[in-house]
Amino acid sequence: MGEVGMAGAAAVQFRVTVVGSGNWGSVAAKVIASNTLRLSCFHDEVRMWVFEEVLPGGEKLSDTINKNNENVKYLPGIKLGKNVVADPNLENAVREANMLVFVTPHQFMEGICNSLVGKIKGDVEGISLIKGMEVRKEGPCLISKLITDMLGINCCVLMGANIANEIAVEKFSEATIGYKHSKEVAERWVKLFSQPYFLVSAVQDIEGVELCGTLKNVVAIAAGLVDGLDMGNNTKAAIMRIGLREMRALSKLLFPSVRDSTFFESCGVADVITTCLGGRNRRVAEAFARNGGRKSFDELETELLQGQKLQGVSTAKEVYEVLSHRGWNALFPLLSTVHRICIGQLPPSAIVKHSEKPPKLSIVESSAEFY
Ligand SMILES: NC(=O)c1ccc[n+]([C@@H]2O[C@H](COP(=O)([O-])OP(=O)(O)OC[C@H]3O[C@@H](n4cnc5c(N)ncnc54)[C@H](O)[C@@H]3O)[C@@H](O)[C@H]2O)c1
Ligand SMILES: O=P(O)(O)OC[C@H](O)CO
Repeated sequence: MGEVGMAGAAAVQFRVTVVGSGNWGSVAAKVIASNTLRLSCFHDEVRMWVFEEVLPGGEKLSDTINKNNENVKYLPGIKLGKNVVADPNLENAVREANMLVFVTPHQFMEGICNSLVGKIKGDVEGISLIKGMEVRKEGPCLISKLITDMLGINCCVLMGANIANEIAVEKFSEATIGYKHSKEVAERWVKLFSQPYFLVSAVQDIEGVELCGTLKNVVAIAAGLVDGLDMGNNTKAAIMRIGLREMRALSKLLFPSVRDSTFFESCGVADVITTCLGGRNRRVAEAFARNGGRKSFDELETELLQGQKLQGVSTAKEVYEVLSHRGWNALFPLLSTVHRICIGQLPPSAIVKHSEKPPKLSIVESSAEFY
């Protein structure tokens, strides 16, 4: 089917709405907006749904974005493109769209999807830039699956070594799109996001890509703890290596189709590195360890991030629930220990003591393949 064929009529252009307007959401809107102006298959305007808030001067965030073309709260100093239209009304923001880009903190997605049921067009394709997951009685539920299940739409993912503030000023980065079925749809997403400074490639391993983006936030907390304890580069590199190994092992246990090669894409090793060097999860975890655990992650998030949200602490809890439910805690000492430190059950220094011992692999069918 040709590019315009998917939308059902020869002259139809794809209309894009970005659901979310935080730090990464705003950068994603900027990246996309310069492509929709350049490429005729996309409608110029990019709608961006804004979770409305009133700024200290009394102005609404969406009004100031539309007036100044800048998200002064979540991405100050960067012009988004005049074709980005901030819209605080979710239903209105998605009404015309046939390409939906989901990019909010993961904990809000179930509520957002609930509000969107029955409100979107029939020919919509989705992509999730959200790093996180939900845990259900039946097990973990990746955010792309939550979107597909709740809205009945196909949903790809885009993950990678993507610290938003660096992409905002057009420093070179790479990203990985994960897709399930349609290569053609994945290629359309590649086209929408690609820039000379943003190299995007697609792999047919949606679960692998999304689990990389989700689990690396827990590893970043571990790396931040090591920084806060002044343990040095070798220890931090060890934590990153052990973390990546656990990420791969858990992903493959949960989804046997996950490919090893995915961990060598931007979404894998590169994202572990960048997040453990320069991410928000790392930064807040460092402060937590320096405070000897006296201030909670919630307090430090509020103090240090000006409204931006951490994903690693809640993901650590969600991962811990999955591991406990399946009796796998001993197999994943680093992932398990991060949660126990976050809730104050163990001191920050436990990150090394508890992560260093290789687990017994007797319950795993093929231990060589597992690690
Ligand atoms: N910032 C980055 O560098 C980066 C890079 C790659 C991926 N991500 C991922 O993108 C996702 C979104 O992160 P972000 O950086 O754009 O957001 P953010 O942490 O900068 O901002 C928080 C956002 O949540 C919104 N919000 C607050 N309360 C809400 C509520 N009750 N309902 C709905 N929205 C609410 C705020 O308005 C704001 O837009 C996360 O999963 C994150 O892991 C972030
Ligand atoms: O700042 P963090 O820790 O949320 O990480 C940001 C991105 O996910 C890095 O790719």
